[in-house]
Amino acid sequence: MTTPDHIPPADARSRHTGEVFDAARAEAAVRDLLIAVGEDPDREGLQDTPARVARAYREVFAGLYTDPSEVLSRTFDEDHRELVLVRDIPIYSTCEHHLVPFHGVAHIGYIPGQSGAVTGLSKLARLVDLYAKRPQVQERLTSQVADALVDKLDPSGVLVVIECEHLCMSMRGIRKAGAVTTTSAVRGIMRSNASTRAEALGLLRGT
Ligand SMILES: Nc1nc2c(ncn2[C@@H]2O[C@H](COP(=O)(O)OP(=O)(O)OP(=O)(O)O)[C@@H](O)[C@H]2O)c(=O)[nH]1
Ligand SMILES: [Zn+2]
Repeated sequence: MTTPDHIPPADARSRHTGEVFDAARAEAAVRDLLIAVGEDPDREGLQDTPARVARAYREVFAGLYTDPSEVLSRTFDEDHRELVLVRDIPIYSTCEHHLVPFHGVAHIGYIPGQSGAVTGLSKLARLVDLYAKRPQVQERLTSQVADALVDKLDPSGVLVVIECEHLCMSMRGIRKAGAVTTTSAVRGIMRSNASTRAEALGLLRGT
């Protein structure tokens, strides 16, 4: 049986610890957490929950087990030296402070470099997914995507904008549902040339 591509293979190793995903440990931890919050993990509705949550975490944190080079390994040469922009890529990530989701959209644009190397459009979405599927803060997610593109494609410029609602600000704490956080990372000509950046931002906003 092959593993679906949103779940890492069982022998994949974490980029932080070098270890494989420890399902038994995750299950035990969820069972303990249920007890700690005052639940009975043996009542009927919760009996399968630790195993379910472990499987869900394996998927939600799959990006800890994937190397960005794999995502951007295939490039092709096109004689296109102008902006490529994919807008409104839906993303789900997990706030590393509270382990609750933040979600929204990512917009990723780049201008190919002298080599003319471009990547498949889906790879841009795969790249942001890879970094989103880790415990994250939005600023780091944004710059990791920009830096990976710089590293692997050697583009003239990169612009990444991410807009998300953080459930740690909506469902608890300050409880400001609907507040949207915008972060951006610009590299190369997108940083140094204001009119190039303005053109990309205009396209991003659909103006
Ligand atoms: N900069 C940044 N902050 C984030 C992100 N996700 C969550 N936070 C914030 O991380 C902070 C953690 O603050 P703490 O004071 O340590 O935690 P807390 O007591 O739970 O804070 P409150 O959320 O204000 O109740 C909060 O202000 C969150 O809003 C993120 O992606 N980027
Ligand atoms: Zn949070």
